[in-house]
Amino acid sequence: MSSPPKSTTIPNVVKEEVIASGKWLKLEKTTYVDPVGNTRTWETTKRTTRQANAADGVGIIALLKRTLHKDCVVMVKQFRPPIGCCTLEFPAGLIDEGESAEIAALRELKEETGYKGEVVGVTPVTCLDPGLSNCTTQIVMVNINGDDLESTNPTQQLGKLEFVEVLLLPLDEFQREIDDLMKKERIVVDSKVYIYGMGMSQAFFKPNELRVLKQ
Ligand SMILES: Nc1nc(=O)[nH]c2c1ncn2[C@H]1C[C@H](O)[C@@H](COP(=O)(O)OP(=O)(O)O)O1
Repeated sequence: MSSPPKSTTIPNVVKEEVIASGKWLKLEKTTYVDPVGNTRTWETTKRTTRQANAADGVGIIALLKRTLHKDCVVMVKQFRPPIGCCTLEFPAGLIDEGESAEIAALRELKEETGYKGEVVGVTPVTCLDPGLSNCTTQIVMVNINGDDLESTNPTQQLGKLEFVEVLLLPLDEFQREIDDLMKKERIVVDSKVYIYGMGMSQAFFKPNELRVLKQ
C-alpha cells in the first residue's frame, strides 16, 4: 500500500467567487491550496445574514425544571422545506444584528416556545456541516423555572408564517422518547439532538454495566 503524500503546506483559501445568490443563501466557488500545495476548488454555501464576529445562529438546550415533575428538555417539531418533512430540533434561530448569542437564545426560546429562561452556559462558535457550508452555531444552555407563574401557561410569539410545535421530553428518558416518536411518525431528528441523547445514555444511565478494557 502506498503512503499518502506528505503535508508540506498550511492549507488556505485563496479566492471566493459567488456563483449564485438568493435572499437567504449564496453558492460560492472556493479556491484553496491543499496540504500538499495543490490549488483546488470547492463548492460552498453560505448564509447572507451573518453578522460580524458572530455565529450564524443559536441552538438552545432548555431544561424545564418543575417541583414534583421530571426535568424536561424543551424541543420543537416543525416542517423543514429543505428536507421535506418534520424535524425534531432544539429551539434555534438566527442571531440578529447587535445581539449576543445569549440574548438571541432567550429571544428565540420565548418566540418559539413561550418559555422565559436563564442562561447557564454557552459553547464556543461551532460548525454545523463544514463540507457543505461555513454555517456556525453557538449552543446556549438555559434553565427554565417551571414553577414561575409565567411558565405554567407559556404562549408562543410566532410570526404569521411560522408553525412550531413544542414537545417536552423527560431528560432521563430522552433517547427512548425520541426513538418512540420516530416509530410513530415520519420525523427526522437533528443530529445534535440525537447525539445529546446518546451522550447522556452513555454517561449516566448504565451505572451497573461492567467496564471492559479494550486493547
Ligand atoms: N434558507 C432559508 N430560506 C428561506 O427561504 N428562508 C429562510 C432561510 N433561512 C432562514 N430563513 C428565514 C425564515 C424566517 O422567517 C427567518 C428567521 O429564521 P429563524 O427563526 O431565525 O431561524 P430558524 O428557526 O432556524 O428557521 O429566516
